Amino acid sequence: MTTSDNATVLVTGGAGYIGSHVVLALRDQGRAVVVLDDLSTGRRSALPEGVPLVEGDVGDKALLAETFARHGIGTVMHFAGSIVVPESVERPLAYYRNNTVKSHALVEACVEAGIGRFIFSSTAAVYGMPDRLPIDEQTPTSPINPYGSSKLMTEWMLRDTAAAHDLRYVALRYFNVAGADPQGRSGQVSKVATHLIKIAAQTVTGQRAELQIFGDDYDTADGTCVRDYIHVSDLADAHVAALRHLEAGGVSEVMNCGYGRGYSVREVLAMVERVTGKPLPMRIGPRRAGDPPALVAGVERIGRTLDWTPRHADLETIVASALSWEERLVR
Ligand SMILES: NC(=O)c1ccc[n+]([C@@H]2O[C@H](COP(=O)([O-])OP(=O)(O)OC[C@H]3O[C@@H](n4cnc5c(N)ncnc54)[C@H](O)[C@@H]3O)[C@@H](O)[C@H]2O)c1
Ligand SMILES: O=c1ccn([C@@H]2O[C@H](COP(=O)(O)OP(=O)(O)O[C@H]3O[C@H](CO)[C@H](O)[C@H](O)[C@H]3O)[C@@H](O)[C@H]2O)c(=O)[nH]1
Repeated sequence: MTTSDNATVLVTGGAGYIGSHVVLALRDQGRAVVVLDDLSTGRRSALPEGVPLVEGDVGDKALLAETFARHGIGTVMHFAGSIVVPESVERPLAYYRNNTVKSHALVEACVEAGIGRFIFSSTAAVYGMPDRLPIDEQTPTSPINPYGSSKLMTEWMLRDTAAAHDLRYVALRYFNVAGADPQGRSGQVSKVATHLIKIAAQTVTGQRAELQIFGDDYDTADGTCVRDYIHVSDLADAHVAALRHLEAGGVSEVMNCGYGRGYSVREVLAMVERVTGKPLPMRIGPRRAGDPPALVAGVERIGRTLDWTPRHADLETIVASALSWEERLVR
């Protein structure tokens, strides 16, 4: 290993939704953290006091080299990127640039600086429309939109770089990330919300008049789509566990990140109503293009590889934390 354990962790995109929860988890473990973020969708206020923010572009190799050296970086956790699937269909080249080309610059800068540990935010979108559940990591990857392709290409870059250079990595394929820090220190603040639980929270707080269920004629138990929702703080803990895995000399690995349990859109919305004790204004709309009927993670590999025990694996906790965060935002 070229770098010492407990060296500072660089979190790219650390001012965003998931990255900021990982920064909190690292700090809670007493880890030294530096964030690099261009604040395009992230916010400085998402960072706890005392965490240095390098405001800049993750594709800027000179800035990366300087940041690595100045802060004694030993591991890079890479969250910076663009994440809106329909936007990726309209602006594919922007997505390949921000997600793939800039990841190339980052991985290359790591190799040049001798940084040997890399943790990457990947996505269930790399699987596309799989026809078998649960989806384990052996399921063929077949993304159906530029977002998924842009992330899969980065996984391939990491695989090939790890084979040729002194770099080990963990790519975590997140399923549906939701919820907010139980202590209310961070949560989701998207200008343009698309995620179901976020939209439900905006409806509960009166920012939207109603929400639409995108299709109730799928081949699922109640006709609505099924997803594997994971609490963002459990996901953050999985990153800390991945860091420990690499620091202990663990091998490079791609792992699903979910609970292995699916909930339908109707079940999620029923939980929102249960938590608030009020009916949620909703109506059935048409299917949204590109939605697979059901996505549930196979989680055997992460359970076997990482020392990770989810602490919030419960839909009620996920929904309740998302709602309290939204109430804080509108207060
Ligand atoms: N939210 C999800 O459900 C989900 C699911 C699967 C994977 N992911 C992945 O997780 C990561 C984080 O997603 P998120 O939901 O926190 O999104 P987010 O938009 O809240 O966070 C992305 C962060 O990256 C920053 N950023 C974007 N481009 C940058 C650039 N070129 N240089 C520097 N900073 C840049 C943004 O300012 C923001 O702070 C992404 O890589 C995303 O693909 C998210
Ligand atoms: O207003 C809404 C919003 C969503 N949905 C439904 O709720 C389910 C979940 O949708 P989300 O938009 O919350 O999440 P996705 O499953 O589409 O997307 C997630 O999984 C993708 C992989 O397939 C990507 O990784 C993406 O970043 C991640 O958020 C889908 O059936 C969707 O149609 C609605 O019915 N109404």
